[in-house]
Formats: sequence, structure tokens, C-alpha cells
Amino acid sequence: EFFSSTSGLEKLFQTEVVLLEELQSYVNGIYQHAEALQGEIDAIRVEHQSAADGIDDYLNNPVNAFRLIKRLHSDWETFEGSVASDTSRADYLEAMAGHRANLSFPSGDDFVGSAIALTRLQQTYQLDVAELASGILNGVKYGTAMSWQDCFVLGQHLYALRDYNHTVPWLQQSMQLLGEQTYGQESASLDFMEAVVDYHREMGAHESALGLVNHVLSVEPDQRSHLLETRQQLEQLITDGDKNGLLHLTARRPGDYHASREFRLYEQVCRGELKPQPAAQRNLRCRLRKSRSGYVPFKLEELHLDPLVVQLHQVVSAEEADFMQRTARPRIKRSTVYSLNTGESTAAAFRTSQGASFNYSKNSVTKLLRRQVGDLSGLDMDYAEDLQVANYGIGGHYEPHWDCFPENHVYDEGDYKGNRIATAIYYLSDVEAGGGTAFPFLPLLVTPERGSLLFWYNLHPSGDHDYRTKHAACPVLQGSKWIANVWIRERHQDRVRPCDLQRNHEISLHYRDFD
Ligand SMILES: O=C(O)CCC(=O)C(=O)O
Ligand SMILES: [Fe+2]
Repeated sequence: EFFSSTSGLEKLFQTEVVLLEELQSYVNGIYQHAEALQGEIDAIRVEHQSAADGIDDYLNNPVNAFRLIKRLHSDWETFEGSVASDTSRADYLEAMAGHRANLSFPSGDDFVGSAIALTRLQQTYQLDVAELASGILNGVKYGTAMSWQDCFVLGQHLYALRDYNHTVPWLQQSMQLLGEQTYGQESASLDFMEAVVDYHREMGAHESALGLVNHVLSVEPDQRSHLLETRQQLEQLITDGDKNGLLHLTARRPGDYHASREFRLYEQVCRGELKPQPAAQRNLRCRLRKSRSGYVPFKLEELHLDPLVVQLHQVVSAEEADFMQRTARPRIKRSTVYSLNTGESTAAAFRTSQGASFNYSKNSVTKLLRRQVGDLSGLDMDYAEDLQVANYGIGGHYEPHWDCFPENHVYDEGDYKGNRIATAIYYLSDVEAGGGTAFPFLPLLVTPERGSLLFWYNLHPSGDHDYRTKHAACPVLQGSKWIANVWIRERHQDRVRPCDLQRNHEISLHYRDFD
């Protein structure tokens, strides 16, 4: 699978580099062959021109007669042979078959995954389709523009995925771009637009259908008079406020998490529209904190006090962060999520990233990552889970979740004892746009900053879940996000974080069943 990480996409890019060379050498071969044949054609034409003054005169010349006979007797056979023996086409196809077997190609799932990632970005960051199609993200031009065909294929795919809400704007954009082409007025283009009218009608997007009908009729009023009736029907449906069509059937069902208040909070936090109240921010401090074993103090920034969320700046150097990326790159695989129902870990649409885990004794950097979390928190790192490095590609995200395990989960597996008392996330890269860590209930957005470390407790001192710590990875809008997760278990931590004898989770219970 390639779409879920940037390093996956790099493999696809390399594939395209090879394919491009292959096609170029095929085209070069055709050119050479064509040039040779053109030379022959030109020579014979010159010959024929000298006959222009009179065929009889020309043929009375014995040399000319001989040459004509010779040409027809053997030259033309040679030309035919040359065309017949041209293996460039077969060679190209054979080489391509080899490439298909040996190089990385995206699967259908990749195609669907990348289409969904685009609509996710559109949705989360409320991007304008026209801007997105022109390569602009939040006012900054990053990519090349999409063609009308790109937009059409995306729309068609979203249609197949039954995401009609997103289908309509992409088809609209596609038709808009087609209309701007010089061939946008040609008959074939108008046929295409008529086909899209049918899509819109089926979906119940009457206004979009009407817009297209009017456009087609304005270009070819006489040839396309059958559309007059369609126009009338559409106008009637619009006047009646008709709500039939696929678009209206798929309005989000009640109980759909993506339509919940919580999910909306999350999206607002990702966009930076919701922030902690000034009154809460006033008490936040930046300070230097002594490290347990190192000489250099931590640059600690409080991001939230209750629950405590802190970010430590410049704890990992650029070289160390890059080293971890390089080490993880060959090992990362699509991230999975554990399902309580099936007891299995599977890939899920709500978590699209790739990851790999490392024993902390792997190298000096993994050792450093473990030691620093211990130094900062004072927690016993003997029961920390293996380090989990993750990479998110474009649109990669992890929807709101708690890191601690649910109450009925058996979490004493092997060496891991107790629930996940705390989470520490190292940011191993900056992210150009999007990709923050969002806490919808706080409501806090943490910006990834290469070399920094984010830390919070998932449990109340009583050991109960702190439901306020629900958090998420916002979709990456531009760039590639690398993190390393450190999860610390409960065992032996009571010396550092004494248990409260009273249960003290009332303050967060409200967030357990938020809607
Ligand atoms: O990538 C992030 O910002 C958060 C990741 C996360 O929450 C997780 O991996 O559990
Ligand atoms: Fe998490």
C-alpha cells in the first residue's frame, strides 16, 4: 500500500521515472524508424518530380525504366519488411510487462484511499474545490493544477463510493474546466457534458444539471433542441423544491460519528478555529526544567494544566530525527487498529499512516528517546511499550481516540503491565500545513515541531480514564509527518505519581459519552 505514507509515494514516483524513460526510448525508436522511411519517401518523390514534365519522356530513358522496375521489384518489399520487422512496439510492451511485475504500482485501494484523502482535506479544512483543483491550499500555491479529466475521474470515483456530496462539486469543477478549453465548444465535449447532466439528475443536483443544459444549449441551440424539454423538467423540479435523488438519500444517518458534535469540535480545532479560553491560557508558563540525568535543562512549555499537557522543545536534534526516519523508512507498514470485537488488528479508514516498532535497545537514538521521557516524567520506563514510529502521507490522519485501553480490555500482555498511564510523542518532522495533534475537548491544537516532545497523562491519579484526553492527528494538508510514540504503562509508577485513594474521575466522565 502506497497512499498512506510519503515514503510509499516516493516508490511510485520512482516507478514513473522508469516508465517515462521506457516510453521515451520507444518514441525515440519510432522517430528513427520514421526518419529512415521518410528519407526513402523523399527520394522516390524527387524521382517522380523529374517525371512531371512528361511520363513518356521519363520512361523512355532506360536508366529510369530500370530504376522503376528495381524499386517495385525489391525496394518496396524492403520497406514492407522494415515495417514488419519493427519490433519497437512489441519490445515496449514486453518491457512494460516486466516493469509491471517488478516495480511498485498503486492498487485499487490506493486509488480509492487517495481520493478519499482529498475529500477529507476538503472537508476538514473547508477547502474550495476550485482552489484545490488549481493547486492552491489555504491560499498558497503548492501543486500543479488538475485537468478537467482529473476532476472528472475523481468525481466518478466518489460517485462509485457513493459520496455524492463530494461528487457534485468535482463534476461541476470538471465541466467548468472543460468549458474553458478551446475544444470545450466542440460536439464531442458537448456530448460529454450531456452525459454529466444525467449524473447530476440522478443525484438530484438539479441546479448543476440546469447550468450545464443551459451551457450546451447556448453553444448548439439547434442541434440539441431535445434538451429544451430537459430544461423545462429541471426548472419545474427546482420550483417544486424536489428532494429526490441519491444526494438526499445519503444525508448522514443519525449516529454517524462524522456528523457528531464531537467530530465537528475536532475539525474546528484542526482548523484553528477553536482554542483554549484566554483565562485558561493566562496561567500557562514556559520554564526550564531540570533533567534527571542530563545536564541540559528541558525547555518546557505548558499547553494545558488540567489535564496536564506539555511540549518540550529541542529535545532531539535534526540529525537524530532524520536518523530515526531513515531507520524506519524500510520497515514501515500500514498502521492497524485493534478491535475489541474481533480481537484482530486491521487497517482502518480512521487511521491512515504507516508505522514500525522498535525495541529501545536498537540504537543510541532509540535509547535516547526512552531516557528522555523517563528524565522528564520521572516515570519508570521498564514497562514502556516498544517505540512506534509513524509516517503520515497527504491526507493521513488518526481520528479522535483515547490511547488508554477500555475498561474491559485485558492489557497485561507479556511485559506490558497495566493501562497506558501516559503518552509521549516525539515529532520527528515539521509539517508544512495541517497534521497537528488535536484535543477536541480542551480544545487544543499542538503544532508538530521537529525535535520536540509532547507529553500527557491518560489516566487520573485514581487510575480511572481521563476522558478529556481524547485526541487525534489532523489530516496532513501539505508535507510528510513523522512521529515516534512512547506509551508508558501503569506498573511501578505509584512512587512518582501516587495513587489517589478516592476515585477522582467525575470531572472527565462527561466526556466519555459526548455526542
Ligand atoms: O500523530 C499524532 O499527532 C497523534 C498520534 C496518536 O494519537 C497515536 O498514534 O495514538
Ligand atoms: Fe493517540
